[in-house]
Amino acid sequence: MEMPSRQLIPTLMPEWTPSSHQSYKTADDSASPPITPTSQVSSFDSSLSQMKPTYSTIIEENIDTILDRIRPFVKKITASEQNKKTINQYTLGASAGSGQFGHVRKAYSSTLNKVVAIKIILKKPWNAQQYSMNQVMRQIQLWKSKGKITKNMSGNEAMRLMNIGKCRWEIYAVSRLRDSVHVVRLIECLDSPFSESIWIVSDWCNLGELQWKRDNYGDILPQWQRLVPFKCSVSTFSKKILRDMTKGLQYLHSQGCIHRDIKPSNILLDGIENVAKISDFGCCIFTPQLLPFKSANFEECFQRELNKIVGTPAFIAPELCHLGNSKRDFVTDGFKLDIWSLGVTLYCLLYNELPFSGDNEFDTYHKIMEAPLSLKVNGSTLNDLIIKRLLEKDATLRIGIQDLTKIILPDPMDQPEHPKDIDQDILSKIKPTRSEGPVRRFFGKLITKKSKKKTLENVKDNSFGSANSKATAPVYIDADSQEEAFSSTVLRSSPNSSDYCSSLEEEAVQVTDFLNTFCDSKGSANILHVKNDKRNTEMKVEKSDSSSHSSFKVPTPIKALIRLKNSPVENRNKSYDNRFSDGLTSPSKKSAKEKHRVYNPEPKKLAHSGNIINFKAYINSADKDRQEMVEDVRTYLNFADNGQA
Ligand SMILES: Nc1ncnc2c1ncn2[C@@H]1O[C@H](COP(=O)(O)OP(=O)(O)OP(=O)(O)O)[C@@H](O)[C@H]1O
Repeated sequence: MEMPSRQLIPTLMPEWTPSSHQSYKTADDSASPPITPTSQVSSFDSSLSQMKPTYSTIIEENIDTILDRIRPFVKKITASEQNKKTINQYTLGASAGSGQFGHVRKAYSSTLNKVVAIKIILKKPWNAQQYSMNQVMRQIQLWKSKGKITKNMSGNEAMRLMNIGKCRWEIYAVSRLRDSVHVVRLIECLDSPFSESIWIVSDWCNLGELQWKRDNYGDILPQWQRLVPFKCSVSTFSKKILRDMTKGLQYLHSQGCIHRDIKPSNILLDGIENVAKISDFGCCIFTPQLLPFKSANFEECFQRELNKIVGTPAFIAPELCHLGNSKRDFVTDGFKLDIWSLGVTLYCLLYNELPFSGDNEFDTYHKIMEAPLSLKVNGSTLNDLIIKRLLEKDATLRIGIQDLTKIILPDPMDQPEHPKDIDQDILSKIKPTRSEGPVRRFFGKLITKKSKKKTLENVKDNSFGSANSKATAPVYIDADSQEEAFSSTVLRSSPNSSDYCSSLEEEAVQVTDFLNTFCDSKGSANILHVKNDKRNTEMKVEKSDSSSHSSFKVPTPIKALIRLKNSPVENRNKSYDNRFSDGLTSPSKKSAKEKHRVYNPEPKKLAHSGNIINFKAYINSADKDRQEMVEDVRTYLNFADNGQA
């Protein structure tokens, strides 16, 4: 009797399953009807004819380059037990946890003689929500239009191929990132035409993912103590994570890689090597300059990709939160996205809560863009570095990885013998980089004046705003807090920073329609694809660029100046913050006037600058207890009139 031939399942290496892009019908596939471009996606026809290339289509066009790169890492499954206790040279152990795409098991490698982690990813996603119907149909359309498939293909089969493509990209990424102790190192991958899963083997991180939630703010988690055995505190542990992640991101930067999903659950702790490592590169992209792909439109596609919302909402940078309310792209430096997410992660460690968390995803985005953190500035070096420089809403002023690396002088061994000898040139380079116009210079002087005063009043205060930064050497965050003395220039916020200009009058964001895989040439439709990250109850999102318009308010210098102090605007912000934390009505639903009325119960000392016509009369009418601010306003007017501060 003739044995029925075994079904071949597409693999990472297409040559293992000849014509793997053809239709492979399996028993469960037959349950889902084939999707044919003509019958089910007629509404897409017109846009398909105008499809523009995207970052992902360029990756697909360069699949041969990707396959060449990953081939040495992909091994055939040669031996596996039915009960899945072993696979090739690996003896499988306990489960380490599950993510959206698969689950991870501890395993022992008899060839390496060590414990490893194996991520097992089902080729056909177990979670059908992972890919939207639109995405799947468009992908089938694309393959058809490029002649990669000739017959109809079921949705299940398409999803499987898409999933395998996603795995290839992740493996490609990690295969390029194997030279840093701060990135979870790929060992190899296992696959075969008979395997329903792809097995990705990497270094084992024995302390698991970074934990931050604790019952009480001051609690020290056992995991933290194992990573920082001596003098472990919230602050020392956070410094350790800051230092390791800075090194990790610096490495990614050197390789042109933007992670796009930095968050605690993607940071794994290795208590043997004693380091925190970055993991999960499923969302990452590389800059075109560092990819060996050829495409005339690559730079443009990269820019468009950078402006898609990808990642986990609570960790997404403000420049990505405009949600289709603007025609322009807000993200120009993708590496700053990771800096922001690192800032959010460190904030979680320090404060035992997320800095921006809304009733729903859009509320969260609104808060990320609008809610100020200025009240969290407290003069502590580490805290203020995170609040003022990593969580700077204006990406152009947010600290870059190079500057962060310069100020995070890692271990005593790396420190120069005489910190004061550090080149002043370096110090000047770590200032916010925007060019200094006269107004900016004025504010610089003003802040300087204020901070000097403050420093005299309170010598213990390591304030970021200290003026005489010229002579201040950078500081080692490892030093005792009393000895800390960051270069104040590094920590100084600029007048353009969010603390100064966050506008409460912005309208609630609008979301247009979505399309992920393609953009038609008329504009961009988008797909919002929400995934549930089970472990952290953080929602992961992928979304493409957006097209409608935004009403960005430009703050006048006088507004900014008034906001410097405990001004009405700031009072309003405070009560606005409280309102947020009470978890009551979303402010995005209210007009600016309503917000003002509802959230500002305190009597106003100074009118909002927007209503002021005659500043001189305004100054003369101000209360005595506001003299200092009035002095500032006077100085400003003097500057405006005479060009002098
Ligand atoms: N190399 C590793 N060493 C130790 N534990 C690991 C390793 N990789 C993953 N884990 C554990 O397995 C769990 C699941 O990992 P996985 O990468 O699938 O989750 P994830 O990061 O949430 O993925 P995704 O974001 O794609 O859903 C993690 O929470 C982590 O604790």
